[in-house]
Amino acid sequence: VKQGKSSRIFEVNIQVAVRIRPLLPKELLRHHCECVKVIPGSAQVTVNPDRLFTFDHAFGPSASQDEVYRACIQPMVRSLLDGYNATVFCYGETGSGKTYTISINEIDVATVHMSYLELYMEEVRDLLDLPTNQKGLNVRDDINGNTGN
Ligand SMILES: Nc1ncnc2c1ncn2[C@@H]1O[C@H](COP(=O)(O)OP(=O)(O)OP(=O)(O)O)[C@@H](O)[C@H]1O
Repeated sequence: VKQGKSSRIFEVNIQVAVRIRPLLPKELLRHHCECVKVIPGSAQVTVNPDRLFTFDHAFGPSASQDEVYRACIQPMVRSLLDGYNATVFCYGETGSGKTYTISINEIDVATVHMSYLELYMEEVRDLLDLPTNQKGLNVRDDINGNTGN
C-alpha cells in the first residue's frame, strides 16, 4: 500500500471498512441470528465464531450513520476539497446495506460531480440514468487507452 500524499489525513490510500447491519424485522421473525460479530473496541470481526478478520474499521449493528461517516468518509471529503480524488466503493451481497450506507451526504459548499454505478453479475448500470439503467453499460477502451461507454 502506497503512502498517502496527504499524510495529514490518510496514512494509506486505501482503507477497508466492514459494516454489519442489524437484523431486519422479517429476519427476526424468522429467528435468524447474527453469525458475524465485531470484537468491541477493535477493527476485527469474528465469523462463526472461530475465524478472525481484520479491517481498517469495523462497525457493528448499533453503529450510526454519523459514526460511519466520521470515521470513513469525512477524511475523504476533506481530502477531496484539497483537490484529491476519492472513491467510496460499497461491496456486499443483496440486502447487506450498501445503499443505506452510501446514502450519507454532507457537502454543501462546492459543486460536486457524482456518478452512481452498480456493478452486479459483471454488468455495470448507471443508476442515475433512468433510460439506460435497465440494460448494462458497455465499458470500452479507446485507441488512446481512455475508458468510456
Ligand atoms: N445499518 C443499518 N441500520 C438499519 N437498517 C439498515 C442498515 N443497513 C441496511 N438497512 C436496511 O436493510 C435493508 C437492505 O439494505 P440496502 O437496500 O441498503 O441493501 P443493498 O446492499 O443496497 O441491497 P441491494 O444490493 O439489493 O441493492 C433496507 O431495508 C435498509 O433500510
